[in-house]
Amino acid sequence: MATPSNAVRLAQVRKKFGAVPALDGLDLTLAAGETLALLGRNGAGKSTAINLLLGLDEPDAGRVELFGGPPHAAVAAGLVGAMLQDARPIPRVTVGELTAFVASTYPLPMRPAEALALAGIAELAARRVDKLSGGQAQRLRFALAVTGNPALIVLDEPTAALDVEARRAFWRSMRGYAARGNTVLFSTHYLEEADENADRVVVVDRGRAVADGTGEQIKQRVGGTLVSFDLAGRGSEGLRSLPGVTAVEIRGDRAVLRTGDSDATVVALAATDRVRRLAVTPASLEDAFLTLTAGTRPQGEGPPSGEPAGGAAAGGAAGSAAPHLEVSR
Ligand SMILES: Nc1ncnc2c1ncn2[C@@H]1O[C@H](COP(=O)(O)OP(=O)(O)OP(=O)(O)O)[C@@H](O)[C@H]1O
Repeated sequence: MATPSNAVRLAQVRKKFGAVPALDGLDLTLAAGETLALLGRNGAGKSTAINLLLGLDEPDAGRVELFGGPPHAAVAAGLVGAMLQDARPIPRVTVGELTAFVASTYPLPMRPAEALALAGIAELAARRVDKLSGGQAQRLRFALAVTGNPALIVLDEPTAALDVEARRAFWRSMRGYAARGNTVLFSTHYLEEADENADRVVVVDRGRAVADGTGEQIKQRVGGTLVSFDLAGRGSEGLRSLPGVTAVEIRGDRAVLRTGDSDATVVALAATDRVRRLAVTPASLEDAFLTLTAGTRPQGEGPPSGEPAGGAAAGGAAGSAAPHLEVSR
């Protein structure tokens, strides 16, 4: 069977839970063979999108397709494996038994031992699943997701609650599976994980995709460089209209300008004699993420775990409502 080039397609997908719009016109496509990270803070809509694309729920509006057809058809054909946040393997069976059982429900599975090796837990085949550590259980869930030899695996926050070492090992396994030509979609709060392990990153905010590209492209899109300097008591008027500047943030007496053309910005600043303690630094992916989701975090809610609390968030990019945003540090 010829596989269509898009493994996943969500078009203008909407989903409400009561009055809460979990997805608000989400567009997302994923080419066969690609690894894509869905990046967003808590409540952005990532799990809702994943549930819809696995056919576990229906959208209120819009289209959801896997391999050119409805999700249930792709799932029934064994094309999809998933690792969801709240899945708990049944106790009192061994790792090997459970993997063999799950493999037997797929039309063209890999050998259970191969799935366990891919997940890095070959030596645990005889261990009861309720005796596994958190990290081992997570890797078993990965083995179960791949044992059917699916063309697409969907991983909802697969490294939540893993320590640094377990995370590294997990991503090695994931990349091993992707390197076989498979398609991978994973959700995460962790910017570095998205940047390091995905070909493409889609930033989801309030149920919509607010950025789509490589980590590098996303950084570029929100203004690749930060130019900062001391105001030395002078006001911030006119800074937003300097060449290249896309956003301005004032932190106490210091101004931080996000710019797409740092040379032009610095030359213009020098002409106005505002170069005290001048610093030019590349924007990080954290900066980009905070900018893209600026002003949307519910009051009193801190950054998701693993995200830095700081960063130079500034409004004005990506249609943000706040052109001039103060960020408490
Ligand atoms: N079954 C449900 N009933 C009511 N509200 C829901 C339900 N599922 C999701 N929501 C709401 O929809 C919004 C999106 O939730 P979702 O779980 O998709 O976000 P997420 O990006 O996966 O978040 P997290 O990173 O915390 O898992 C949230 O406001 C959430 O409270």
